[in-house]
Amino acid sequence: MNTRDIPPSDAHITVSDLDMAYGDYVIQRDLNFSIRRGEIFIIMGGSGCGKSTLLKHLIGLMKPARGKVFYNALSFWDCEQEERDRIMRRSGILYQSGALWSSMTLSENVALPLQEYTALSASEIQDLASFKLSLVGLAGFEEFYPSEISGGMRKRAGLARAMALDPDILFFDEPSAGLDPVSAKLLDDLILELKESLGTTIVVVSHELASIFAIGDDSVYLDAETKTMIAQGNPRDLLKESTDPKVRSFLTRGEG
Ligand SMILES: Nc1ncnc2c1ncn2[C@@H]1O[C@H](COP(=O)(O)OP(=O)(O)OP(=O)(O)O)[C@@H](O)[C@H]1O
Repeated sequence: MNTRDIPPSDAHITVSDLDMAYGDYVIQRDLNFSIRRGEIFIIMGGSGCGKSTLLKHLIGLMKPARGKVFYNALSFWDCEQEERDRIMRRSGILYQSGALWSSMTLSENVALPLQEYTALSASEIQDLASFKLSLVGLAGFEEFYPSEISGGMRKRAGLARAMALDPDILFFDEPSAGLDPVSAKLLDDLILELKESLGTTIVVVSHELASIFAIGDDSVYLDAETKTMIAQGNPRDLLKESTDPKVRSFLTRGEG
């Protein structure tokens, strides 16, 4: 494994010699990869391999047992707390459930981070919340409560909230979980649109193959057994070229 002291210049996030552990229990070792600016990067692998744990490391919620996570050229855990907060404010996160406040309208949900982190006026915030909702196809739903809309719409509203502060990086934890195939496809289309129109770097944890092939520019495959990454690259290329039986089995649902 190579040790990267200086991240490559087109890298937005670089993971260098990363070991992840809960106490003494090591989940993954020797992770080395870069996520390029403006690409959709997929974290994939079987159940329990450590995908969510890796996400927690990328969003600054967990400290590496060993190794570093760089944002641009900044090593996250070597920064002062203030700088870490600044880096994390440039990230938006969409959790599986959409994680909306049920007692607030969609507009109020999207407005919340704007109220917390900006000095904008109430009417500016309201306009911006409406604009963000329109970006995810929810114009006209500002006054609806989460319980009044479908699961797919809730995810999109969660996305509008994650985008409230114009993040450089968007993280998605299993975006298609619990969605029917048509809603899942609509969400994939939306993710692709955001990449094209806003140039946002997008990191997705997923084991939905249709989605992985539809949106992934690059990926890493974590293996639970050997506790390290055993493949990296464009998922469609991996499907064509990987000779690793575990990677092939995952990408072909056990048929390749
Ligand atoms: N808070 C925790 N404390 C201790 N062990 C944990 C904790 N969270 C997860 N683990 C363990 O870490 C390993 C990886 O879990 P993780 O949730 O990251 O995997 P995953 O690939 O996201 O799984 P899935 O696809 O099933 O959601 C599992 O063995 C899990 O039991």
